[in-house]
Amino acid sequence: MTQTILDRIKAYKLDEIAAEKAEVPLSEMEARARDAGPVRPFAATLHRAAQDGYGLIAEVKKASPSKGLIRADFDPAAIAAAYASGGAACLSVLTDGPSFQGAPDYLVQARAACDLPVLRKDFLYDTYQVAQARAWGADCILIIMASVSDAQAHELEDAAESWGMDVLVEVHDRAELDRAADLDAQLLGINNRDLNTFETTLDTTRALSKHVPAGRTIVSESGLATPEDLADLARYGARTFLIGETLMRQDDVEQATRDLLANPVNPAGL
Ligand SMILES: O=C(O)c1ccccc1NCC(=O)[C@H](O)[C@H](O)COP(=O)(O)O
Repeated sequence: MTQTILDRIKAYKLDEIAAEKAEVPLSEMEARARDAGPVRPFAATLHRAAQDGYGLIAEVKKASPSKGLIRADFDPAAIAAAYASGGAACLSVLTDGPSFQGAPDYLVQARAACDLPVLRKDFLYDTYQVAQARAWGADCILIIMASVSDAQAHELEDAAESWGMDVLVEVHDRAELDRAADLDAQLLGINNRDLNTFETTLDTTRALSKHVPAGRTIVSESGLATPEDLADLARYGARTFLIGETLMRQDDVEQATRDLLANPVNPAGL
């Protein structure tokens, strides 16, 4: 059977987790997580921002499997500070090395540079990675339904809840959305990118948004570029967005963030 990109990522992640556990045992990682200081309210901050405007999760993203290197002069602290000044509600920081040139230390640096809540953006399979995320300071984790079984998703969510962290659960099709509905997570990410083919279309949010159970917050993720994109998807009930590449390619990240969030359509989408 052909190996997909997600299969390849899972294979190296499982090796990585085994090596990390050998270096820092779970009990030690949990002790570090307990010492990490207070959790910042990720979901509540996004909800507040989306009341009158848009809730932006701005992503600190150096490179990606689909685009290669995105930003050569990559300074996570400076980017985080620019996002915060530009009006982002929360940050997402890639911690995966092999595919995204990310690193745990980028999360630590970005969070220290501002007071925004931070998502650990990575491929999680094991509750050890949730303790790691908290130990590094993360306030929220990502669960990608395309990458995990239902049992794993519940274990990861339970672990996040035990650390007081929020969860962003990510889906790309109807079957994943139906599985995600069994989780507690209020934040329902609709990824416009197919993580195996990289095909990216905002039609994914347009199509899936109507099936999102009441009471969940839709986070439209990937491929968002203009204020018109945000206004369009707001009419489908998405007022919260996760944006990486568009902002990471700007010379003036702060101004670009501000421009993207200016003039939100009103909550009724009119
Ligand atoms: O970005 C990729 O190429 C990618 C490939 C395979 C798995 C995941 C991938 N990206 C993760 C993301 O979900 C995005 O970084 C995030 O939604 C922001 O997307 P964008 O605004 O298009 O950078």
